[in-house]
Amino acid sequence: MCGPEIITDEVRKKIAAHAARFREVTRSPFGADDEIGMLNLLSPEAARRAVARADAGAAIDLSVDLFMGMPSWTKAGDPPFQQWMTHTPGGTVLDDLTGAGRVQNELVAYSGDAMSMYTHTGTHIDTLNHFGYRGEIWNGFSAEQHLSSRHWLKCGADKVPPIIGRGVLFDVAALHAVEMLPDNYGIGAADLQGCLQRQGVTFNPGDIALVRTGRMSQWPDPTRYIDNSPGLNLEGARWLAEAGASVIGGDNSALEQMPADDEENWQVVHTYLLGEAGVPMMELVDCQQLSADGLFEFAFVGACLKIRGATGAPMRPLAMPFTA
Ligand SMILES: N[C@@H](CC(=O)c1ccccc1NC=O)C(=O)O
Repeated sequence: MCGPEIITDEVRKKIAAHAARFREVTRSPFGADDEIGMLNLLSPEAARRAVARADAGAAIDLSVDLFMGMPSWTKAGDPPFQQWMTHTPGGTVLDDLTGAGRVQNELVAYSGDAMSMYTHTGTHIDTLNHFGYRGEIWNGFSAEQHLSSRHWLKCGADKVPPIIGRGVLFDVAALHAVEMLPDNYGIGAADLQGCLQRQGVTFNPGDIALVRTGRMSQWPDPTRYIDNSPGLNLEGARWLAEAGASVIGGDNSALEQMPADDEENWQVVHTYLLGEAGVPMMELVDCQQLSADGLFEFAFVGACLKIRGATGAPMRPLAMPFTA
């Protein structure tokens, strides 16, 4: 059978989407202290099962490079990716910042650099404190009690565990036989169901979902990649969350359809997935190779930088094909 697995009552109780109330943050089924939501659906058993049949020699890198001028959220006022040298071999000879002296500086050819960026730049995870409703985030944590002057004290990137399990690609662009879905296309339940049928795979609770729009074909043109992107609509997000996705990634800049099909909420999928369903999101996940190889299920291994309290953090996700 190809489709979402039939969900037992026991599993259903752990999937927050089934208890979600429209535009209210949800209390976690994993308790009042929970900060990672549906990442709790990942399990050592599922991780072992996935990696045991993975071909690590054929791992596919799903991340993009970070570089000056790359697409980023500058239109929302966030800093673009910046990188600069802090030590160069010749400069060191002149400034001698370490005090090692000319002779050693000429010998050791010291290079070092620094960078700055919005935490949602390049391939990254959106944590559960990125969006919520009315000053509250996942599990009812409030800005009043849990937001310091630098970062949230709850649900930050430092709390996100390594994400290892079975990944499933929903190749929506391939379903429609196009290189890329049209601008602003909203991916709904029928598209996702159609992908599983065409691809001959199931989707199980705890699995990692990757949604391919084909937008990566426009990378790295900042305008063509970001503006009016196709992506998940609320129906599609709900379908994946209710099927028990532990995390949902996309090959576009915001996972969701842009602009959103909702006059009252410009981030309707973000607020739903993070605040109501407790499902973290991954963005700028490059699914081009997976699609070209027809790799619809695979072992997924990804971990984010443990930036304390951060609303997002860079990731380097990998997909490893299953051996026969
Ligand atoms: N999700 C993005 C922001 C975002 O999507 C956005 C930012 C500015 C203008 C439009 C945006 N998205 C939808 O139209 C973020 O992580 O900050």
